[in-house]
Amino acid sequence: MGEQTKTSARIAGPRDAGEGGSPPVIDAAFARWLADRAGQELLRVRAEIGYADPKALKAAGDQAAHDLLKTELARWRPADAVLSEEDEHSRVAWQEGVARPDRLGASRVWIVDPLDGTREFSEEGRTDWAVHVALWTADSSNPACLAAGAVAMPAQHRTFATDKPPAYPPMPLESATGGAIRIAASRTRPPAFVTALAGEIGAELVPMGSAGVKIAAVISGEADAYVHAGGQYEWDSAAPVAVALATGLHASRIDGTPLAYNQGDPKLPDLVVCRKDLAPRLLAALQKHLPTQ
Ligand SMILES: Nc1ncnc2c1ncn2[C@@H]1O[C@H](COP(=O)(O)O)[C@@H](OP(=O)(O)O)[C@H]1O
Ligand SMILES: [Mg+2]
Repeated sequence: MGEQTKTSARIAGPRDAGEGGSPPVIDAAFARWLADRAGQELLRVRAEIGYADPKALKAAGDQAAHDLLKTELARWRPADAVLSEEDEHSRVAWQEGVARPDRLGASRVWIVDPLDGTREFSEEGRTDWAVHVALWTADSSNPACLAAGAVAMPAQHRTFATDKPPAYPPMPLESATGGAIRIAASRTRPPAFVTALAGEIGAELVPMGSAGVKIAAVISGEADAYVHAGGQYEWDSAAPVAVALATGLHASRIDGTPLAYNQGDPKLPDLVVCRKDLAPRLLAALQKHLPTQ
């Protein structure tokens, strides 16, 4: 039996791809592979550094995951541009009169958040943090031009990616029967209007960290919607929105307009992700909360 186990452990499987050899060629499978690699690195950093100094743990996690993504993207997708939360040069808002960053003239741009839910990553026992890897392409047929995306949630042992989009979530019983809609919201800084909105439509807030984990909760049916406003950047939502759209969910700005990525200014301050059947009701309720022009 022991010998059998040893033998089968030596048989190469799909997980071996990339361990020593090449990663997947297809972009969506590559995004999953890359997000998983960074996720494993983050678990290693957590185990090595511990939780005594949360600031040091956050910094070490951000850096380690960023370095891994940067190195592997340069190695396996050298012609593509990158927009990363942790890369000052690519993330800066472009203004007329200064040199355009490479990504604005590129046809393929990886939009990555090496560690989303940084605060939760630094808290022992919390699993609501993620690695985001998305691919924006100028010629994508997707409305947000997101050709591929992966959200790794290593502490939850799951990764959602566009290579195998999860099945469309079933309508939960409580929503189907008129019970409270569950809106995923930031656990540390929920926007004031989301609390007001929940009161107006009889929804309950489900607090959790990380934009990626909140959108993953909608994808899996653990929440009915994610509503956010007041500030965020393209890397906070690109990968999970790619998976949500591939799953068949609704994703837009809170005024209903499409989400646009790889813009001159990477600020993308608000969004709503929900089941399609809920979108008209939520967007109507959001009307009175839109920022004044
Ligand atoms: N008002 C705001 N301005 C800028 N970024 C915000 C924001 N509210 C949330 N975010 C970002 O969105 C992600 C999810 O936040 P939350 O868990 O509070 O919902 C976090 O990303 P990072 O962890 O990558 O910094 C956080 O920084
Ligand atoms: Mg983030």
